[in-house]
Amino acid sequence: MSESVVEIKKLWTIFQNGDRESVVHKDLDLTVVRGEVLSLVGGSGTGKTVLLRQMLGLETPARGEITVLGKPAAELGKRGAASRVGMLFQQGALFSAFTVLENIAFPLRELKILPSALIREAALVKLQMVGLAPDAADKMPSDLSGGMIKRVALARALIMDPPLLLLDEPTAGLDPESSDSFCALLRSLHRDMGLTVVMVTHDLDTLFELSTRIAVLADQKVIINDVPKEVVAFPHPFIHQFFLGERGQRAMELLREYPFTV
Ligand SMILES: Nc1ncnc2c1ncn2[C@@H]1O[C@H](COP(=O)(O)OP(=O)(O)OP(=O)(O)O)[C@@H](O)[C@H]1O
Repeated sequence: MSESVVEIKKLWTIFQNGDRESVVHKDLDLTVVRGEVLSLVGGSGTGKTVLLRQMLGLETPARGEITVLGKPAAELGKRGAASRVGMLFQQGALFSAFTVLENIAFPLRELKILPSALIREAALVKLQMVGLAPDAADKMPSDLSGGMIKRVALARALIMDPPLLLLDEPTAGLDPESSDSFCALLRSLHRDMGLTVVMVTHDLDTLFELSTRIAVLADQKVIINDVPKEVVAFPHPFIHQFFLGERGQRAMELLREYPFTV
């Protein structure tokens, strides 16, 4: 039987805005199985980013359970979290005063258990793994293109070989060419490292290029979690607008070229 890497049951997320309560998730269930690339799509404010942060243990839901790799997400803690879950934040979020290599090595240095030479070696391996030349190691973030920043942030997320990788809008802000090559990199890393990936994206090309399943957030829950063909055919106003509106023709083209066997 397929092993679940993320298991969310009856999740409620409630924020207090002044004296108003806003319920973002209500009785939300979601399962992510080992080896899949599950994409979360949904309208603005449906709580996709919050869900990623909850999986990482950075935020605690009002109610419900989130189990990540067999443990409650809250137990991931800040320390050690990087060895189990890698996170690529939307903005890349590199430390501007650190070099590329120092950025990549940061989670390992924080642990304070490995000698510097070994940490440097591990960071250089990851630099190569994300397709950057060794001479990028000593550059500062301000010297990098948007695509390179994403690659460095990805190398940092993968420094401890976590089995689960969370991606928030991985190709947002990239030009089409950089976006395609970043998708190709993610696909090969997913395949070669046997990663399980949960990704938030609005971009149809990224969605169809990488996802083995798509989970749609609407009406405060996951309304469908299935292969793209089934999701696109699911009758719901958000899905209709997202896949079949003016972007529909592109979605249909991408579905025809869909690279996975379903
Ligand atoms: N710490 C917080 N305090 C109060 N409200 C919050 C907090 N974090 C998120 N929210 C609200 O929760 C809702 C969901 O936010 P989230 O960023 O997860 O949405 P999203 O689905 O990722 O949206 P988008 O696609 O626009 O990025 C939003 O209405 C947001 O304003």
